[in-house]
Formats: sequence, C-alpha cells, structure tokens
Amino acid sequence: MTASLTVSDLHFAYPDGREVLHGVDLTVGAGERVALLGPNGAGKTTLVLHLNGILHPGSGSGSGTVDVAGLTVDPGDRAAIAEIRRRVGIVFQDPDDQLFMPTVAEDVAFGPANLGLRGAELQERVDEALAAVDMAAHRDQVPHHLSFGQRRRVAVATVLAMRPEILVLDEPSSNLDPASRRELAEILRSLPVTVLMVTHDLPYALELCPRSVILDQGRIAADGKTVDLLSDPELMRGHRLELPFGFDPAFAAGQLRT
Ligand SMILES: Nc1ncnc2c1ncn2[C@@H]1O[C@H](COP(=O)(O)OP(=O)(O)OP(=O)(O)O)[C@@H](O)[C@H]1O
Repeated sequence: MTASLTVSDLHFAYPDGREVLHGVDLTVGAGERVALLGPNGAGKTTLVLHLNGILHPGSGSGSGTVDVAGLTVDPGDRAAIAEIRRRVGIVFQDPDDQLFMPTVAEDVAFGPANLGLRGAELQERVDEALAAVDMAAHRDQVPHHLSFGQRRRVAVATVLAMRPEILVLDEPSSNLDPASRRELAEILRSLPVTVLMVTHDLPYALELCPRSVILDQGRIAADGKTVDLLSDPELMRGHRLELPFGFDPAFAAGQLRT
C-alpha cells in the first residue's frame, strides 16, 4: 500500500514555548481509515493542523517532516501548500469555522471557485458534494439557519467539493443525533479516500476505522487494529480512554462483519 501521509519525528511547540508534540511518527496508507484517539490535550488537533500546513514543523521551535499525498509540507513553497490544501480536506470540529457564505451552495462552491472552476463544472462539483451528504434540498438556505447536524454535513460537502485524496475529520460525530451519526458513517465509508479521524467516540472509531492510533502527551502510545486496542483494558485505562458502559468491542466488531 502506498503511503498517503507520512509524519516523521515531528516536534512542535506553540509560541509559549511548551512542546506539545514530542517526535511523532505516523504513516497512513492510501485508502486506509485510521482513528486518532487520545485524552484531552494529547496533541491530536495540533497534529492534524500540520497535515495541510496550518501549522508546520518549521514554525516556532518545531522540527521533523510531514509528507501528504506525495508533497512535503513546506510553508515556503506556496504552490505546494495550495496543492496540499486541495488534496487534504480538513473538516473541523465546529462547522461554523468553515461556513461563512450567504447560502449553502455558495459555501460548497467557494473552494472549487477558488481553484478557478466556473459554470457547469463548478455546478457539477456543488451538486455532487451536496448529494453525497444528502443536503441538495437545502442548497439555497442560509447555513446558519440549519441545525448543527445539517451544518456538519455541509461542512463535509465544502471539503468533498475539492475532491480531496485525504479527508481529516476532527470529532465528526460530536453533537450528532444517532441517525445523523449513522448517516455520516455511511457517507464516510462510501468515499474512496484516505481518512484520518480524531475522535473520543470509541464505538464510532471501531465502526469506521479498522486501525487506530493512540496519541498521549504528544507521543504515539499505541498503533494497531482498533478492536485490539479497545479490547485491552490496561491500555485503555492508561490513556484515559473509556468505552460506553457494557460496550463489548469484540462482539461489536463481530456484528459489524456480519
Ligand atoms: N494556540 C495554542 N497556544 C498554546 N497552546 C495550545 C494552543 N492550542 C493548543 N495548545 C495546547 O496544546 C496541547 C494539545 O492541544 P490539542 O488541542 O492539540 O489537544 P487534543 O488532543 O486535540 O485535545 P482535545 O481532545 O481536548 O481536543 C494542550 O495542552 C493545549 O493547551
């Protein structure tokens, strides 16, 4: 399997000088779906923000390398960063961080229009992305008049409209009702892209991602099959990961296979 994303010996400190990532190594193969797990403050969002150059190893006292979709994240190379932002779509935790246009359709068109797409081609991108998240009927609505779950779907559509190779999602299931949560899982499973998903929703990780990585205190603490990691009570306790009461990962994984 070719690598879609390779992070090598990544160290990063915010401007206050405190190092948050302490030598992270992570490779995700093309087409893999991987969950990034870990307690609050572990550095998951910080790591994810490196994947399209919002943060970069060269900023502050950072070091290491990040390669995504065949390109190296180098903030000095503006053409490469623009291409990386096309190839790597990040869906942020709060959909309101990425919705700012007067209508849903305009929000979804914003990215591809910036790439220079116009007319029928642009229309096709918008229609395709809205259909993928089942929001075509809401295309003329004001994004901020939609429910949270609907805004999350539109946020996913704004990223899909760029036809990314890698989709990075920060807490995609948070604040979704059970039906929206399941429908989003169906959408994500149907996409032919590499997925890296930050989540505290461990059943969701099991449902969607065959592999999981635990990040704790800025270091990769475990990397393996999701069902194996979730079935290891000592590992889970050690990294403040808790399954819902009565949830049996091995049983659930068996149900998913059937
Ligand atoms: N802009 C910032 N400036 C300084 N420190 C920051 C900044 N953003 C995050 N941090 C610190 O970096 C550490 C890692 O934060 P990060 O948001 O990456 O963790 P996380 O694993 O995503 O946590 P959570 O599960 O709570 O979302 C925390 O200690 C946090 O306080």
